[in-house]
Amino acid sequence: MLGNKSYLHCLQRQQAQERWWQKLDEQGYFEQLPCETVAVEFSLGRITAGSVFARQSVPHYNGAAMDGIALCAHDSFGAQETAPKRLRLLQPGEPFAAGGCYAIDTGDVLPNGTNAVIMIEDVHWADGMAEIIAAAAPWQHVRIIGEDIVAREMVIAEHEVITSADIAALLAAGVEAIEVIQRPKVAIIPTGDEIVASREELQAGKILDINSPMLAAALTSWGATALRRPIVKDERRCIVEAMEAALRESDMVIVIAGTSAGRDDYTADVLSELGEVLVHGVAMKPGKPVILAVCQGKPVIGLPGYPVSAMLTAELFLRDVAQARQKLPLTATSEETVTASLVKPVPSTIGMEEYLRVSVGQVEGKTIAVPVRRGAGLISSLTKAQGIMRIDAADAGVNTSTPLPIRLLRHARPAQHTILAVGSHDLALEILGVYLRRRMPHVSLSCANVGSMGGIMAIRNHEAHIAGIHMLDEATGQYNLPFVQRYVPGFLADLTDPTNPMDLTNPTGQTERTGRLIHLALRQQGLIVPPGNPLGIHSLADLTRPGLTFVNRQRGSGTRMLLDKELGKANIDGCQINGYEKEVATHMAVAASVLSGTADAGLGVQAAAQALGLAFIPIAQEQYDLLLNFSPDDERLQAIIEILHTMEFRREIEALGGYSLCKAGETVQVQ
Ligand SMILES: Nc1nc2c(c(=O)[nH]1)N[C@H]1C(S)=C(S)[C@@H](COP(=O)(O)OP(=O)(O)OC[C@H]3O[C@@H](n4cnc5c(N)ncnc54)[C@H](O)[C@@H]3O)O[C@H]1N2
Ligand code: MOO
Repeated sequence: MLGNKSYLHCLQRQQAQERWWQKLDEQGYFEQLPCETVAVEFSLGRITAGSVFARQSVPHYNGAAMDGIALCAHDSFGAQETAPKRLRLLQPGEPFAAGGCYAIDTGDVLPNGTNAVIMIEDVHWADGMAEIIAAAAPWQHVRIIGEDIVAREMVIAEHEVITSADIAALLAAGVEAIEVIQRPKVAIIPTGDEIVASREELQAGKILDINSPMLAAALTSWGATALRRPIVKDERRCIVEAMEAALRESDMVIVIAGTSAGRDDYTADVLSELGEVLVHGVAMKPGKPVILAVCQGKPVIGLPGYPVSAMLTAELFLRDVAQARQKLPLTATSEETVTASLVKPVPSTIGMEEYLRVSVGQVEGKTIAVPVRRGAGLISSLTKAQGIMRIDAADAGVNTSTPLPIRLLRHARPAQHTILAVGSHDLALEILGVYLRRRMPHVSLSCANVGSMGGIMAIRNHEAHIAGIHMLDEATGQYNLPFVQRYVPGFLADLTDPTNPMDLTNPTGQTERTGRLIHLALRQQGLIVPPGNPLGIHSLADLTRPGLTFVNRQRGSGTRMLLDKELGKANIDGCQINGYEKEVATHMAVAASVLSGTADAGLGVQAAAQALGLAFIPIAQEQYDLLLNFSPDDERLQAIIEILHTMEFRREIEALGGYSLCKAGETVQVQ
C-alpha cells in the first residue's frame, strides 16, 4: 500500500521556511554557537565569536614616517630661507644635545630628545652640519604610538566575516589566535538500493551517487563542513541507524531521496520517529517532496533524489540555515540578477512556484531568456543554463511580454556578451563557443536546442544571434536558404550590393538587411547501429524487417525531414517500421538508445555514432548552416567568420567524424 503521504498537502515555500526556521529558533539553534580557536593567519572568511581587542598599540613606538633627520622641533624655530639654521649631526647612540640631529630612515625609532623629522630633500649638508631653511612643527613626519590602533581598542566586532585586511590588523595589534564560530558539521546520508558510490559498480539499474559530492561542495561554499556518510539501503532500520549516528556527530543532517510516495520511501517516517516533521511537501517545482524536520534540536532535511531538485531545495532551505548557524550574512540578498523576457510563453501550474532554468543573452538590445530542458533529473539543465527564473505560484505561466528577474548561476558573463544560439544543436557549435572564448574571453555562447525551424523563428522574432539549421527544401533540392527567404523575407544581406554594410571591408551605409547565412559543415547522416552491425543493416529498406526496432527523431527536426524524404524516395511508409513513432530529441539520444539496446537502429550524424563507439551506415550528406543575426560591425560576427576559416577549427570538427568543413565561413549562395 502506498500510504497516505502527508506531503500531498503542500505548503507555500515561504510558509515552509518560516515554520522550520521558527522551530529551530525556539530551540536556540542560532544562538550559543560552538566556537573554536584558529590561528589568525588562517582565519580568512571565518566569523568572529566575539569582539576582538588590540593587545598592543600600532605603531608601538614613535618612529620616523620619512627619510631625513630627527630633531627637536624647538631647535628649528626661526629657520627661514634668508636665515637658515644649522644642526650638528649626532652619531647613533650618542645622547641628544640641544641643537643636534640624527640621520634617520622611515620606520626607525625616534631617538630620545627628538620630536620631529625633516625630509632629506629639505636638508642641505654643509661642513658636516644639517642646514634647514624652514621650521619643523612638533611631531611632523612622525608616526606616533597608537596612531593606527590603540591598545585595548576594538579591532573587529563580533560576528564579522574576517577579511585579509582584518588578518593584518589583528596581527599588528598583537592578536595571533582568534576565537571563531565553528563551521557547522553537516552529515550527508545518501539512500537508495540503486545508488552506488563508484563507476566500477555502475550497471543498468544502478545510479551513481552524484548528489553527495554536489551537496558536499555546496556546503563547503556555504562555510559548513560536510561529513559524507556511506550509502544506506532502502530499509527503515538502516536509515534509523544512519540517522542516529549522524545526529551524534553533526549539527545538521541531510537525507537524500526516499521523500516521495514510493513503496521504499521511508525518510519522512523515520524523521517523525526520531523527531518532528514540520513540513513534507512544498508547492514548488522541482523539489515538491522536500521534508523539513527537527530531531534532537537539530535541523534535518530530506532532499528529493533527483539532482536538480536536491540542489535547488538545498539552496532554498538549507543554505540560509547553514549560514545563520555561523552568523554568516545570508547569500540570497547579494545574488546577482538580470531581468529578461522569455522567448516563448511557458505554462506553469497555478499554486506551484516553478524554478525555470534559462539561457540568457542580449539580442538587438533586448535581454532574452531561453528555457533549457525542464526535467528534475537533468543535472545538465543546471550546468548549461545561465540563470534561474522563478515563476510565482500565483501565475499560470509567464508570457513573453513580462520581463522577470533571473538569478545568475556561476559567475555568468554579462548578458550583453552572451551569444544565443537557438536552433538545431550540433557539437560543432559548442566547439565554436570554445574558440570564441579563447579570442574574446568576455564572450560566451549559450546553445538552446529547439530544432531548425525553431531557430529560424527565433531569428525572425529577434530572439537569437545564431540559428543552426539543416532543412532540405524538396521543391528546389536546396538546403536552408529557401526556408530563410520564406520565413524571414528581406533578412539576408545582399552581399553583391557594394554599399551593403555586410561587406566587412567597407562597413558604411545603413540597411535593414543585416543577416547572413553561412556554411558551417557538410554532415554525414546515416544509420547508427550496434558495433559490428550484428543485424546486417545496410539500407533504409532493412528497417522494415520484422523484429527490428527503430528510434526516430522528433517531427520538425532536420534529421526527421531527411528520413521522411529518403523513405519517400525508397517507397517505404513509416508505419512499416517498428519504432517509427518513438521519438527522441537529439543525435546523441538516438545513439544512446542504440547503445543501451532499446533500439537496433536510428538515423543520426556519424559523429554521434563515433562518440559512443557504434557502427554507422552512411545514407546522405546534409548541409548544416548558421543563420547569423549580428549588427555588421559586431566584432563577434567577424570573430565567428574568422574562426570558421581556420585550419585548426576545421580539423578539430572533422576529427569528430563525418564532417567536411571545406566551405565553412562562406556565404550560402543560391544554386
Ligand atoms: N507517485 C508519485 N511519485 C513521485 C512524486 C509524486 O508526487 N508522486 N514526486 C516525484 C518527484 S517531484 C520527485 S522530486 C521524486 C523524489 O523522489 P525521492 O526523493 O523519493 O527519491 P527517489 O525516488 O529515491 O529518487 C529519485 C531519482 O533520483 C535518483 N537519486 C537518488 N539519490 C541519488 C543520488 N545520491 N545521486 C544521484 N541520483 C540520485 C534516483 O535514482 C531516482 O532516479 O519523486 C517523484 N515521484
Ligand atoms: O519535485 Mo520533483 O523535484 O519536481 O521532480
